[in-house]
Amino acid sequence: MNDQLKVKLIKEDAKLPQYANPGDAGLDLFSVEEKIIKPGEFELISTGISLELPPGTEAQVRPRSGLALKHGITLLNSPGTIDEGYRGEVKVMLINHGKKEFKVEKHMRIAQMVVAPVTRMNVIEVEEISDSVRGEGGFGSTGW
Ligand SMILES: O=c1ccn([C@H]2C[C@H](O)[C@@H](COP(=O)(O)OP(=O)(O)OP(=O)(O)O)O2)c(=O)[nH]1
Ligand SMILES: [Mg+2]
Repeated sequence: MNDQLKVKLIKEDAKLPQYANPGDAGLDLFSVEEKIIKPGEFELISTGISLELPPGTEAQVRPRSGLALKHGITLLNSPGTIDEGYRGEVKVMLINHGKKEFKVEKHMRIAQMVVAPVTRMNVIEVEEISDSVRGEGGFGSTGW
């Protein structure tokens, strides 16, 4: 996997995704618009960018913990999936779990995007699957 993330600015005033610090996993995504999100509601926010991801990768759009902690703002579809072949505008579905109206400002950092390798599988239908130690236990089967 190469490390070149090709980004096209497709709207006026759009900004390139940015790592806030060296060593950060997530590239911050910027809103290209202003929008109000009422308590309990969600809005699709434009970033004004489209991507060409390196072959064999995806981008995961994740919430910013600061927005979640301070304002109850997170992602409706967390994590959002950006497919390698997607050439449309990257958009972010923000939901307001807080009690107050939230104003998304233009150029606000609304989410972060982590580029990750993808393992593509060949799906094979079989009659039997092998036993394992866990077996069918799940959903708290190992206790607290
Ligand atoms: O938060 C997101 C999630 C998705 N997308 C774009 C990129 C992704 O490649 C495409 C499709 O997303 P997904 O596969 O999650 O949605 P779907 O409902 O399965 O739509 P589709 O049938 O187009 O795959 O939408 C975004 O811009 N932001
Ligand atoms: Mg899909």
